[in-house]
Amino acid sequence: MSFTNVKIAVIGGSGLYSLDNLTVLGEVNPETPWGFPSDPIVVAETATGDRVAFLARHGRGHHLNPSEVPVRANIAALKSIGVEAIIAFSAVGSLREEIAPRHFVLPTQIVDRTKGVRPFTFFEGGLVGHVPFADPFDAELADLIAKHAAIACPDLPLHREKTLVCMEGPAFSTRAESHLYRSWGCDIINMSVLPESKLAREAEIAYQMVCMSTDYDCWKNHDEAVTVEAVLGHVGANSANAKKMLLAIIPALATALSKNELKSVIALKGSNKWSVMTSKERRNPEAVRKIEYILPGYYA
Ligand SMILES: CSC[C@H]1O[C@H](OP(=O)(O)O)[C@H](O)[C@@H]1O
Ligand SMILES: Nc1ncnc2[nH]cnc12
Repeated sequence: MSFTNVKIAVIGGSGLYSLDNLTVLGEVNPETPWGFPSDPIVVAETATGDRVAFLARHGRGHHLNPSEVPVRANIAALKSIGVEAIIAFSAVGSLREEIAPRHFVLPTQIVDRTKGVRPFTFFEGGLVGHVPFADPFDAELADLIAKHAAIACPDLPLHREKTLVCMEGPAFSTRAESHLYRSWGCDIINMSVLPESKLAREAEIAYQMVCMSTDYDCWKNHDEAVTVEAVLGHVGANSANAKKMLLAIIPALATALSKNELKSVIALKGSNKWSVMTSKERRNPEAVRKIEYILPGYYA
């Protein structure tokens, strides 16, 4: 089966492995120059006939740890079927009293505490490029998500303007690290916003992460620290809310995209044409061939 022009993608994280409240149209599993995605991409539609691509970040059955997720293949595969906007869900720890378990957060900033063990760019191997990343998330997409989440889930607390720190994992933080991140102004913590958000920017795809709080990490109580058991106690309720809000968000986003109402999405298109520093004669043909998959015609 093949799909094109599927403009919206949802990436599901811990506890969100399918959108079983939508009608499945089929699956695709494209082999990209960076390999296969974490899992076959499921294309589904809402009752309004709006299509969405769903990808389980850790694979169905959660067999990839956060450092093993083939993020370049994931983003490239989504781009290959026409995706223009990604709504990425993530289970996060809270570094703030007011962000309780089961609260949702739309972060605006990221602090990078990954350790360089994950491939993190499409621009390498003889094709050097630098893309702007001052604002890693898409503010217009965030506004649309917030508006329709509030309609679908009126009692769900949704925090905005927060900073997400991304750690390497897979072990959770030490108490010293948890306190350090709080002192840096970080509000929530996960292991997956990087390089996912950065690669989406390189591929010119609008990206917003929807964070779902599951725990207070290990800063809050002397004798308590996050465990998988604690996280699992909340992912069911969080996933139910995520699926519910998507029923409102997807049709609204599909309409906004078809009417070219999201200026940020339009601005992204073509934005990386001038991001490459490497002179034409020094560009590695193999690197150019690979990047043609996501940004065709830009650097050849
Ligand atoms: C199961 S707790 C740690 C794990 O959960 C989050 O995953 P995701 O972002 O895919 O929801 C976090 O980033 C860690 O990978
Ligand atoms: N405390 C935590 N640290 C990192 N990632 C998480 N995901 C959920 N809770 C987390």
